[in-house]
Amino acid sequence: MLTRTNLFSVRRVVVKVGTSTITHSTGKLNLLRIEKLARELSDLANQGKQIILVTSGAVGAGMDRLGLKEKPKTIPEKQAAAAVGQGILMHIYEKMFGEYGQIVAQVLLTRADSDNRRQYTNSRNALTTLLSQGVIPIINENDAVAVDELRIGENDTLSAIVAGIIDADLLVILSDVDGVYTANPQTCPTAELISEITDITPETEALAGGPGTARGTGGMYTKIQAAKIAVNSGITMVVASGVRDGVVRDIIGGAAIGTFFVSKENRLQIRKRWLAFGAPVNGAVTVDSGCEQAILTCGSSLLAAGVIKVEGDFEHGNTVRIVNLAGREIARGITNYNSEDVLKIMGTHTQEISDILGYKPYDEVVHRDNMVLLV
Ligand SMILES: Nc1ncnc2c1ncn2[C@@H]1O[C@H](COP(=O)(O)OP(=O)(O)O)[C@@H](O)[C@H]1O
Ligand SMILES: N[C@@H](CCC(=O)OP(=O)(O)O)C(=O)O
Repeated sequence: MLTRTNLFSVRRVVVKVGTSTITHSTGKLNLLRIEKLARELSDLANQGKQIILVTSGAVGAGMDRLGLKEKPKTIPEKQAAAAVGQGILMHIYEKMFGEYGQIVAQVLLTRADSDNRRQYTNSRNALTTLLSQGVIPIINENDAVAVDELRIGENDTLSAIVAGIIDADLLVILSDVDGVYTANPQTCPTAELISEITDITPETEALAGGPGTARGTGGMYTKIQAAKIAVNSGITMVVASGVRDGVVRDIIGGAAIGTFFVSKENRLQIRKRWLAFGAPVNGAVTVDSGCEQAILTCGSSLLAAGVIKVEGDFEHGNTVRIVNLAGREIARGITNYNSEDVLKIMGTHTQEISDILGYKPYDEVVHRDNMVLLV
């Protein structure tokens, strides 16, 4: 299992950098910081590490070039700014990485690239081929075309999905803050840095606030959501300051900087990882405590008898959250019944299903093989 002191052994590392790190407060690109990042990542690649950079900043760079003083409000304006800015961003990266002899490639993803299992596999193949050729893929969301259901909306989650797609060992999220604090340090000066998080509880999620500047998008909240995806996929994650020179090198070297999220030991197989974090979620079922125990400790499937509440409108084959009485999501899985049917059969025994529905294609609402535990 990875700890701070054996991070030197990591091979595949995803680094995410936020707009607040690569731009000045004027909104213009922070060229010195981008240059240092390119130098550091190129050097890690020279050491034999496989590096993937997930970068924000397209909207910011586009706003600057178009002379926009305020963040675009409408989606088409955001798309236009991103389309202008993505080229600028890539041009700078290409130039800076090129200085150090490093080849880079632009990869723009949308939600569909992880929602759809075939596209998930295609993205994986493309990225792993680039890595095997010594190229650093530079990834952003395809903001110019991604609207509504096609959008992930922010790059913290995107970076965790990418880390899952390519089976990374480590995800480093660089921001304008030293890590996760006990409260937003911008509004709470007594807040303290949390060095390590072993379990992401609802309390941990409650610590995290929104973005620190008008340039940032998700704030700490989306970084914690990303950590949930990463650690449950068996990937270690660190949130640290992108302002610090050599930050990624130092983290890999074992320095106690930033907030270290301990990963769950069991690495999810690729199919289960897609199921848990790639597939869209269409609803939720709440289970009683007996059912929760059976799922978490006995390796049981989800049976109708344990379901006490159904939320959302889902079809057979959709992915649903399995939630405990405290409202915590304990698992995710593919449902064998649609929401209407689950409403009718919840709380009943398996033998009663055919009497109630007139048919019983499956004994389980969610079979264990199609379920991923999240706690
Ligand atoms: N508990 C917390 N710990 C640290 N930062 C927090 C917390 N809650 C909210 N934040 C805010 O999150 C900001 C970082 O997120 P964001 O502005 O989206 O930056 P980025 O562009 O790097 O994604 C910090 O500057 C801080 O103001
Ligand atoms: N895809 C967007 C970035 C969205 C985003 O998550 O921004 P940030 O909070 O700065 O990491 C862009 O390139 O502007």
